[in-house]
Amino acid sequence: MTAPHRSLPLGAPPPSLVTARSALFLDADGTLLAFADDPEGVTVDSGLVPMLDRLREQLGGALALVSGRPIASLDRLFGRPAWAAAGQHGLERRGANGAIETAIVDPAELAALRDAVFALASSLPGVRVEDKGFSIALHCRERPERQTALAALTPAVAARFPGFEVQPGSYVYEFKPRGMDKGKAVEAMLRSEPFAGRRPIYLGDDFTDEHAFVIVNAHGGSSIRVGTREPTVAGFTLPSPAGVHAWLADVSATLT
Ligand SMILES: O=P(O)(O)OC[C@H]1O[C@H](O[C@H]2O[C@H](CO)[C@@H](O)[C@H](O)[C@H]2O)[C@H](O)[C@@H](O)[C@@H]1O
Repeated sequence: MTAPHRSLPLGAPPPSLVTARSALFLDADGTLLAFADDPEGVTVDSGLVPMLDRLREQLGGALALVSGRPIASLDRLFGRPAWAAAGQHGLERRGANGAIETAIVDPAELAALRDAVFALASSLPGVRVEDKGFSIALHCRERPERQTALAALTPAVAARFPGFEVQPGSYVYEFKPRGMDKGKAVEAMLRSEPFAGRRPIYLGDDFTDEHAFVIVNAHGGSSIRVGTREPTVAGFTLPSPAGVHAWLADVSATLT
């Protein structure tokens, strides 16, 4: 993935970027949610869900969460099983009409991979395993010094399982089936109602969100990187989840 030449630092997006004809795609961790050591320990700010409900209504339902988390985890956090969502980087997708699509994964290969990933984790004390169903993540936010070992060892494990690949993220290395990423997930959603024909806007913070930025840019939309991670193909930036909440509140006020 190549970042375009940029001579100026990225600026903040104007709230008027989002119109009633936009489709809004929102990453969860690091974008809507501040990071926590334990993936189960994140909190959803009071006021966030009602604000997203309002925005979703203002956009005719064209608002979706796009996350590395399973959809079940998003539903536990946000309590909104009616929202469109892409979970596990698009391996599972829920349309605005509630229809669910899931990837087909070889159960025998997945079971063998799971054993190998747990064995690797047990050799690296302090590394946390998150078994998400189709994908398995090894977390090292609490033990950042484990990052070097994970970066070196996870590709060798993945190489034994041709259907899988390693997706690095923020203090995490995820084993996931090949062939799906957040860009493909957004592309699929843009083919369905009520997203089709709308101008996509995508907010995300991580490497995994760059796939979506590429697709959104190619569709004439806008990509917004949260934080300072570089390089990026995003066109705008916001500093933090708190900055995202404030910006979304301004967007909602602009749309009324
Ligand atoms: O695509 P996202 O919604 O950003 O999800 C990416 C991963 O987020 C979670 O991990 C990240 O957040 C955790 C909680 O703050 C943090 O402990 C971890 O270091 C981060 O990588 C989630 O646990 C993963 O399953 C997602 O893939």
